[in-house]
Amino acid sequence: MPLTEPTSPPLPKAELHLHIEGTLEPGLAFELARRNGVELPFADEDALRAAYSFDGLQSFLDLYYALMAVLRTADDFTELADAYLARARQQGVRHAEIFFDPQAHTARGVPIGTVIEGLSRALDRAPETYGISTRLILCFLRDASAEEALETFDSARPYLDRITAVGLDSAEVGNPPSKFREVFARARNAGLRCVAHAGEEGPPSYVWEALDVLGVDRVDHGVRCLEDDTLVARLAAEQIPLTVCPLSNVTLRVVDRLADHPLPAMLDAGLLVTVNSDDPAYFGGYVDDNFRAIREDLGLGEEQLRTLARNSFRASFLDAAGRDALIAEVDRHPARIS
Ligand code: HPA
Ligand SMILES: [Zn+2]
Repeated sequence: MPLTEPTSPPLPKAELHLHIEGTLEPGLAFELARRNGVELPFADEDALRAAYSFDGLQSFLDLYYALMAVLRTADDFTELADAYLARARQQGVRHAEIFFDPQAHTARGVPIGTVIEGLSRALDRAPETYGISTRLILCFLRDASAEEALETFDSARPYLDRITAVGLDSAEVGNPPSKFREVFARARNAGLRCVAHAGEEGPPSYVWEALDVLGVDRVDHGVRCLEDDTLVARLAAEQIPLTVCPLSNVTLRVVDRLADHPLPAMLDAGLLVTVNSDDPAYFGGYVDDNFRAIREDLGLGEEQLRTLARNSFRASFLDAAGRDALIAEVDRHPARIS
């Protein structure tokens, strides 16, 4: 084995920025298409993979929503989540806070209850089967209307005991967080936590709005905060977590090359940064693949990688005892020899 290969198992970590629909691998997509009689506009898996070349967020989203047509029954969602959890376990994930996009399914006639029940079946047995605890985060599509988000939240009310937080995703530019002030207030009143994608393609002002208008507990992506020193100081002072997704940022052209990624600058600025996979079936790797890539291309060392793993638990919605127990596992983890 070459000396550059890690010789210990992956660091224990939490994954906090993961769209379950973005874990749909071509193999499962074609299997579900056959099973459900859905015709995909690709001849085979290779033709589908060849379409995984994006010039920004929208070109990815077009394919991401198109491929979801294969997800129809509760069993499909169970299978999707099980496939993710099995891979996540191999990547050292001990806790996962998982996004789902109900409007992308209800718009196709799949009831929200089918989605939540299907996902829950896999998540409920995940501690036993995979040693992974989970939370579910219901995301609103920001390129749909504020009224539709309110209707979606109301349709989720019977299932709120299975939902930990609400989030905001899809096409960012032109759809600022303030558009969703009311639905986030409603979610908070119902006892949910709040997160939002901001500062991926959108400007720093969207991160300010996520904090001050939506009152988010975490910012998803947030990399463009570095364009605003006052914002960086605020995020660092309040230790507001940022769920950064390095391979996603390269694939969606937020940065040109991984070697240009601002993650080291974010750590140096004292930000509470975590590393995540976003849509791993599309972006070339699961979460430990992201850890490995930043180690290789950004030259991050053992202690920085451990900090990122500890941060993932600190930034999670686990209670203090759960967080501390998993942070202690990071501390006890044997060093990688590289
Ligand atoms: O990276 C993303 N950004 C915004 N919306 C998304 N929906 C899935 N992935 C993403
Ligand atoms: Zn995302």
